[in-house]
Formats: sequence, C-alpha cells, structure tokens
Amino acid sequence: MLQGIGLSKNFQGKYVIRDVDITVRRGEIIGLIGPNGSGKTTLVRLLSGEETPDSGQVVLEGKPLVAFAAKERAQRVAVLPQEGLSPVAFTVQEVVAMGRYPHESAWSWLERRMDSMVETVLTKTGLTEDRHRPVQHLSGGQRQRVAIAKAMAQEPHCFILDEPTTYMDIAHQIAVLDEIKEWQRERELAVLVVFHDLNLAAHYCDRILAMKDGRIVREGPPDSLLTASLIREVYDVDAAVIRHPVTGVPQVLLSPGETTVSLLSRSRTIG
Ligand SMILES: Nc1ncnc2c1ncn2[C@@H]1O[C@H](COP(=O)(O)OP(=O)(O)OP(=O)(O)O)[C@@H](O)[C@H]1O
Repeated sequence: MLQGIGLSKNFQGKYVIRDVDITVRRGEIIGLIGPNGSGKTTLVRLLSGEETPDSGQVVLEGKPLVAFAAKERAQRVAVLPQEGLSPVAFTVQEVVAMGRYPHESAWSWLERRMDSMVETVLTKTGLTEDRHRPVQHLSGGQRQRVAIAKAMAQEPHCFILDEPTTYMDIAHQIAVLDEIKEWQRERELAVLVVFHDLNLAAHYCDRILAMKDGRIVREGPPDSLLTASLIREVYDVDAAVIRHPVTGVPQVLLSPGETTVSLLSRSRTIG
C-alpha cells in the first residue's frame, strides 16, 4: 500500500538513508526503531513526500507518490510530525476541523466545523471538553492529542506517526496508542510509528524495523526481533529482555551503569 523502493538520501555529501526497502501494508502497524540520528525521521519524510529521495521511489497504492496532487495525497496519507503541533491561537475544534480539508469541496468554514467526523474524533481522543480552548493554552501532551485528532479527521488510508507519545504521561501514552490501534483495526489502516520506547513498540506493533546508520538492519515481529542481541547490535546497550507477566510480549530492562559506559565510548568515537 505504501512502499519505499531502494530509497537513498544524501545531506551535504553524507548518506543518511542507504538503499532502504520498506512496505507498509493495510491492516498492519509497523514500528520503526533505532538510535538518534539513524535516519528514522528522514525515512518518514521520504515516505510522506516531504523530502525527495536521491535514488529510489515511493509508491502509494500502486502509483508513484509524486504523481498525486497534494490534496489527493492528503486524502490517503496523514503524518504526525516529530515536532507536533505549534501553539497556535485556533481552538481545538478548529484545528481538528482543519484535518477535513482534503475532503471538503465547496463547504464553508462553518459547515466544516459541524462535520460529524470532527465530533467523532473529538470524542475518540477525549478532547470534547477542551474543544473551545485555544491550542496555545494546552500542555505539550494535550497538543499532541489534538495533532492526532486532526490526522484522524483526515481519514487517511495510511497514517505515519513520528514519536507520537512524546510529552505524554503513561496513562495518555496507553490511551492514545489504544485508540490508534482500535482505529487502525476498524479501518484497516496501514500505520507506521517511530518509537523510542521499545516496550510500547513491542505491545502495539505487528512488525518492527530496526534502523542503524541509515539502513534497516533487522526486521520481524516483536516476539522474535526484540532480543538482547538486537539491542546490543543496534543501540550498543546491554539490556535484559524478559516476558511481560500478563501479555507475554518481550520487555526491555536497562542496566544504567552499562548503558552509560556504552554511550560514553560511543561519544568518544564520534568526537
Ligand atoms: N535537512 C537536513 N540537512 C542535513 N542533515 C540532516 C537533515 N535532516 C536530517 N539530517 C541528518 O540526517 C541524520 C538522520 O537524521 P534523522 O532525523 O532522520 O534521525 P532520527 O533517527 O529520526 O533521529 P532521532 O531519533 O534523534 O529523532 C542525522 O545525522 C541528521 O543530522
């Protein structure tokens, strides 16, 4: 459904994405993991058309992404960027209604605000009570929920989220990811999520792709992929991986002392 074929991207003479193949299929949540600077956001930006690859191409529903007009593309792909929503003066409801833009014809602004899809996502994301508050008065976590609601209102077939739970407390991390998962199942969406939290990735993803130095180095279901050796290979960190006592999915436990040693030696190498 959304495919990157042989993607490479070079910034200032340095390849940050190297010959990456990736397919995000309908009905599937893929997690993209990897250390800082490994190329996750750049890959997301290539897949959403915000960056142009130096080689390779992105194919959406069988057609090159570049062949879609911006509005057609927005009807199919919604992106939650890493930087989230700016603290704008618009209200929560107005921002969520902006997500309807790709589907509107000659509707007026007022009609757009009354759209039932806006009501549905405000309810789903628990934002009904805050609907008349200006976004600039919300906390970082609340703003992130508004950004997710706006993307949901877009009714895409494919949803790309770059670290969606940044700024959220643990209750909202779970609530928002549960909602995204339920919505993905209902609509058979193709979902790609960049995760730093490997334990959340293990719970929510059907498949995980691990990136390092601009390449996808390992790929598989969380159950078989998330091992101590993978974490050592990708992050240079010695971690213990155990089974969650209730769900049985792999969970990563860090050993702080060893993590610090690895990071110090890595920064010495970089410096
Ligand atoms: N527009 C740009 N110009 C120059 N270099 C860039 C640009 N965008 C990204 N890079 C570089 O590309 C590399 C990969 O960055 P990217 O943001 O894709 O990594 P990431 O895996 O998402 O990192 P993080 O986990 O910190 O968000 C980094 O070295 C970064 O400095």
